[in-house]
This record gives sequence, structure tokens and C-alpha cells, in this order.
Amino acid sequence: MLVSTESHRPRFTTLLVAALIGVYLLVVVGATAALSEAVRACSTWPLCSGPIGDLQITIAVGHRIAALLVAVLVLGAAVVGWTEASRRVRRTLVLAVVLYPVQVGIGALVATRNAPSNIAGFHLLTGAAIFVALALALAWQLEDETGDLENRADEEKPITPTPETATTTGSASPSALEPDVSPTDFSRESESDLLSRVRATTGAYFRLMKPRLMWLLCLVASAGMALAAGPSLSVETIVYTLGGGVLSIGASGTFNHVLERDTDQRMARTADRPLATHEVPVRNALAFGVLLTLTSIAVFLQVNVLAAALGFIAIVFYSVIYTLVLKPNTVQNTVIGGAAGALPALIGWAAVTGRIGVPGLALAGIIFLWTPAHFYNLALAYQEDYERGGFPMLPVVYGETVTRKHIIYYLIATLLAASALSALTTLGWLYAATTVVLGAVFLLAVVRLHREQTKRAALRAFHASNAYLGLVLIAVVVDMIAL
Ligand code: HEM
Ligand SMILES: CC(C)=CCC/C(C)=C/CC/C(C)=C/COP(=O)(O)OP(=O)(O)O
Repeated sequence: MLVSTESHRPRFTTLLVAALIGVYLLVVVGATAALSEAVRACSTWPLCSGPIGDLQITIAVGHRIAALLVAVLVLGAAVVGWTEASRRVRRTLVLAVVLYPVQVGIGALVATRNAPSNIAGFHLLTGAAIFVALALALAWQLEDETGDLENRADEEKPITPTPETATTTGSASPSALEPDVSPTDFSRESESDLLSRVRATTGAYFRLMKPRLMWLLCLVASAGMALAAGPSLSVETIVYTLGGGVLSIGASGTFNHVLERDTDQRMARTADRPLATHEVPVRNALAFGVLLTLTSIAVFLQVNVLAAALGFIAIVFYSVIYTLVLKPNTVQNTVIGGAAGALPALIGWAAVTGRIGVPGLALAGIIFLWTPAHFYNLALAYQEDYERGGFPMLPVVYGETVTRKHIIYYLIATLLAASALSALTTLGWLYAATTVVLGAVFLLAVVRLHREQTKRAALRAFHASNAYLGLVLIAVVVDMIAL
């Protein structure tokens, strides 16, 4: 009996995932001006009467066929789920099934132009409501399906930090070289010794700047600039904005290392950091952080005062508010802390316009909502480490089931925000296709995380989060500048 139930559940979940991705595709098409214009090119309903071969008509017909296929998926999921899903999942499925024909009716009115002009916005909102209903059904179904198995699965494959330690990495190079030093080679050895020490120190200061985060944060700022300027974006603005950005990320990373040097020693992932191992003295790191802050402000000022002010706020927010106040004290630390990572979107927009504008805010909203969907995967992978460090991360406080569910919530919110950006800007098909395809890849990685519940699956979902945001931001830049 148990076996037959479990063999049905994945089929239902798979149908639900397919329906959800299908609805997202329809929502994004509706939100993308160029695509929704094409959809409206066919003014008869239910069949199109335009010339076959016309691109607009092909898109319109494709939209109607997709809507029909997705309807089958939604209905199929509801029928299969009816016998095996919990009450809360069934309720959301009923909502989706009831809203779907309403949405088709509104779509027909939009297509045949027998409706007031704001009905297109209503069409988009109803699509979003169906998407949210299906997403809740999926999040709750996965919780019902995999939450009970959590302890059993953990016993088999525990999520534990990798046993990297400061002592092994820290002592490797200089002491390992010592036995090879012969008195005759003294001057050459001391020279190479000096060189390797310079290299190690330079590397340590470089690591203080958290360089691995820079590519994505620079892409966020680049997308902000591209949205504001389009093809007229100047190389000067790009160079100064990204230059100031890199320096400010370096500054905040350095302050973060200083403030967390004690807790970093307690965590396996961070125990080999330059301040935790005393490779760099605290006073020098502080001076380095101040120097980076001042230089970043000076570089941002080449663009404008608002960009410099936002850069400074980002440094203070991440270094002081997130690191010192939020991270050790509240479970909402990374949710609120996500605002620091979202600021580069506003910096990019402000660098071009000198102001804060709606598309820049919408881009910042995407980053803000994406951050928990990005970080909670790491919080799962390094849960024991965070526990040792004394940080109240979500899985430490509320457990892994709640954390996995919240990853879905924030992922869905991110996808909706990404479609809102489409509706608010002139972004076209490249952006639309990227958010749908990479959104699906991210979602599938998170569904797999629910099923596997291993550190490996959590890291896979984490990398999927970075791939999603990275490629969506590149699509924004290309779409705005080159297409
Ligand atoms: C509160 C907010 C955030 C937290 C707590 C967080 C946490 C983390 C942690 C712990 C790592 C692992 C670093 C390591 O390997 O030691 C990481 C990696 C990373 N994060 Fe985040 N992050 C946040 C926001 C962001 C934002 C806003 C971005 C960019 C938009 C970002 C981009 C990255 C990238 C690119 C990596 C490196 C992946 C790699 O190792 O290749 N993060 N993050
Ligand atoms: C423009 C500008 C200054 C932006 C700064 C914003 C910024 C660096 C955002 C990223 C936030 C981040 C990577 C936190 C890392 O978490 P953590 O510090 O908890 O990770 P850890 O445990 O590895 O130290």
C-alpha cells in the first residue's frame, strides 16, 4: 500500500512541475510587450485567420496551442492530485482549475479587442494568480511528500560540512619547502622565500575582498546600467561604475572578515580565512578596508554623487547592519541582508540617470527575492557549520523541511518579479526565454533537493541559483544593448 502511494506521488509532482513551468511560460509571454503584441495579432477566436508564415500569427497560434497544452497539464495534475494530495494542496489546485477558464475568457476578450484597455493587465494578474496557486500546491506537496522522510534520509546521507581545516591549508607551503633548503642555495632560496611570502600576502588581501562574489554583483550593476541607458551606454560609465563596485565589494568583504574573525575560526568553511589564521593583522585589514572604501567613493564620484552615496550605503549595510546586527541575532538575517546585494541594481541605474527609477527598483526586487533562494541552499549544505558558529540560519532554527519550502517560495517570488521586469521595460524575447528556461532548471534542481536531501543536491541547487541569475542578467544586458 505504502509502495503504491509513493510510486504515484512523484508522477503527481512531475505533472505539477510541468504545469507550473507551462504557466510561467504563458505569464512571461503575456508580460513581454513584443510577444504579447504578436499574440494580439490574431483577432479572431478560438482559431486564427491570419496568413500562415507570418511571424506574429505563428506566435499567436503558438500561444494558443501552449495555453491548451498547459490546460491539460493543470487539469491532469488536479485529477491525479485529487486522490492523493492533502487538503491544502487540493484547495490550491481547485483555485488554479477554476481560474484557468476565466483566464482563457479574458484572453479571448483581449485578442478580439472586445474589452476595455486595462483588461490586458487583468489577464496578466490572473495568470500570476494561477502561477502562485500551482506554486503553493507544489511547495506543500513536496513538504508532504519529503518532509516526513527527512530524518530517515539524513541518517543515511547526512548534510555535513567538508573537513577543510585551516591548519592543513595554512601550513602547507612555507614549512613544506623548508627541508629542501641547502646552505649553498641560501641567497636563491631566501629570494624565492620572499617572493612566495609576497605572493601569499597579496593573495590573502585579495581573498579579503571576497572576489568570488564580484562577477555576479558586477552583472547586477551592468544590468541596471543597461536598463537605464540601452545602446547609448558609455564605456566610461561602465568602467567607473564597475570599478567603484569592485572596490566597494572588496571594502565590505574586508570589514566582514574583520568582524567575523572569531566565528570564522569555529566554522570549517571559513577557518582558513586570512584573519582567522592571523595571516593578516586586524589593524592592517581595517586600514585596507578604509582605503578601499575611500577609493571606491572617489571612483563612484567620477560618475555621480548618488552612485557614490549608494555605494557607501551598501558598504555600511553589509559590513555593519548585516554582519554585526542581523546575522548573529535574527533568523531573517539573510532575507533583510539581501537588500545589500540588491543595491548594485540601483547603483547601475543611478550611474546612468542620476536618479532612482522604477525599472532599477524592479531589478533590485529580483535580486532581493532571489537572495534567500540562493543562500538557503548553502545554509542547508553548511547547517552544522552555522550551528557551530552560533548563527541563527533558517535550517538551524526551523529545520530543513521549512528551509526547503522557503527556497520554493522565494524562487517563485523571484520568477514573478522577473516577469514584472518584463512588463515594466522593453525587454524582449531573449530575456523572456532565459528566465523561463533557466527558471525551469533552477526549479528542477530545487525539486531534486527535496527528493535527495544531500549536501550535493543543496550545492547543485545553489549553483543553479547562480546560473539563473547570471544568465538572466546577461540576457538583460544583451537584450537592452544589442537587440
Ligand atoms: C544575505 C545575502 C547573501 C548571503 C548570506 C550569501 C552567502 C553566500 C555564501 C556563504 C557563499 C559561499 C562563499 C564560499 O564559498 O565560501 C556565497 C557565494 C556566492 N554568492 Fe552569495 N550570499 C548572499 C547574497 C549574494 C548576492 C546578492 C550575490 C550576487 C548578486 C551573491 C553571489 C554569490 C556568488 C557569485 C557566490 C560564489 C559562488 C562560487 O563560489 O563560485 N550572493 N554566498
Ligand atoms: C556594492 C556593494 C558594496 C555590495 C555589497 C553587497 C554584498 C557584498 C552582498 C553580498 C552579500 C554576501 C555575499 C554575503 C555573504 O554572506 P556572509 O558574509 O554571511 O558569508 P560568509 O559566511 O562567507 O562570511
